[in-house]
Amino acid sequence: MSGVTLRNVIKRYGDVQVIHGIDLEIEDGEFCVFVGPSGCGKSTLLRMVAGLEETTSGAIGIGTRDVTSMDPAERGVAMVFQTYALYPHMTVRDNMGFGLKMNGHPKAEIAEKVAEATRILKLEEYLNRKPSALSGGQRQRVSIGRAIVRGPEVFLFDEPLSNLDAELRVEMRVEIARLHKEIGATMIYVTHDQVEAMTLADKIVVLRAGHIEQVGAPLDLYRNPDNKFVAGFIGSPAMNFLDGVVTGGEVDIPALKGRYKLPLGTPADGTEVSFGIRPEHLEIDPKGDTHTVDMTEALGGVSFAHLISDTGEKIIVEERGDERSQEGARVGVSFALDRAMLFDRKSEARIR
Ligand SMILES: Nc1ncnc2c1ncn2[C@@H]1O[C@H](COP(=O)(O)OP(=O)(O)OP(=O)(O)O)[C@@H](O)[C@H]1O
Repeated sequence: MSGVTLRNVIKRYGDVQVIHGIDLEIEDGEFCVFVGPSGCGKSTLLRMVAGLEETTSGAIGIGTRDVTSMDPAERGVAMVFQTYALYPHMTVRDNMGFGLKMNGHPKAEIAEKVAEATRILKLEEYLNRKPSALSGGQRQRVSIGRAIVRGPEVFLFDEPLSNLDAELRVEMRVEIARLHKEIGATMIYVTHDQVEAMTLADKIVVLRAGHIEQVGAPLDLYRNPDNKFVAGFIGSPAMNFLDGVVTGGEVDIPALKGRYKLPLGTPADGTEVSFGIRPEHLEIDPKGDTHTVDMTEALGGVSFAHLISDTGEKIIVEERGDERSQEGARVGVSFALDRAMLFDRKSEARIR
């Protein structure tokens, strides 16, 4: 059993604390994705699990072992980097087997493990090539192969697909999902990419400024964010937020020129709130006259209408099929009230 456990993990660089007491349980065989804005500490946390960064205090466990002060090589982890980190003068075969060779493994065993990784990643025809003769996607496959041959308990991925073009990213994302299914090892994956996080993860960890904001299954985070930060971070385009004030038990939202009685626990009068609604839960009302269509983005199957309300707030509406609003048009929006969320504007906590 090789889950990963973090207990009150703290990281300081000199006087600057960048990780503030992280507690996290990653189950054996789970695919766990770290997301969060740039600088929130995703890579630092991953590198601490790898042993590439020292842990200032707290404990990191892999399986039943406390690995906090172990060398990277002793931890039973293998890391895949954004930049592939292949040896340019070695063939694909030698790149994959090099780590085992350095550790003195017998030739026959190395050959067997390289053959297995080659099969899993469909690298047969490239085994004798050097990295310079491979595409970016093939290079990244080799670096994943190098991780596989080591038979780690935990795979660590640091934005492995960010250097690939859009088409290859999709292909490699599917490969990584298949790899996880096939070998079933625990995997921790850092990404900026919403789609990677949503499609690959069993569990997403949303980080902000060195703290965990929420941990959960992708659709749980999407449907039930604990706070405005998570609601705005998960989902693309992001959830719309409009300022509102609770008045007479209803929420007055100037941008929508209306008052709404929300079911369940409307807060005290005077509470300043953010009214949250996702682009796909809004519809354009062509008869309305509360917003101006600033621009539209047509992606084929869907388009996004970017509106500016008369209060100056931005609203994005997803339009499906052939519907497409005209830029410059005056429109309203409609929505089902049960799709809306409400957040306290000061604390950002979810009210409903
Ligand atoms: N060696 C260092 N010395 C001082 N501060 C550092 C060092 N390495 C990282 N940091 C700081 O730690 C914080 C977390 O960095 P980290 O690279 O983990 O963020 P990240 O979430 O992975 O960001 P990105 O998504 O941009 O890669 C940042 O504020 C960064 O400036």
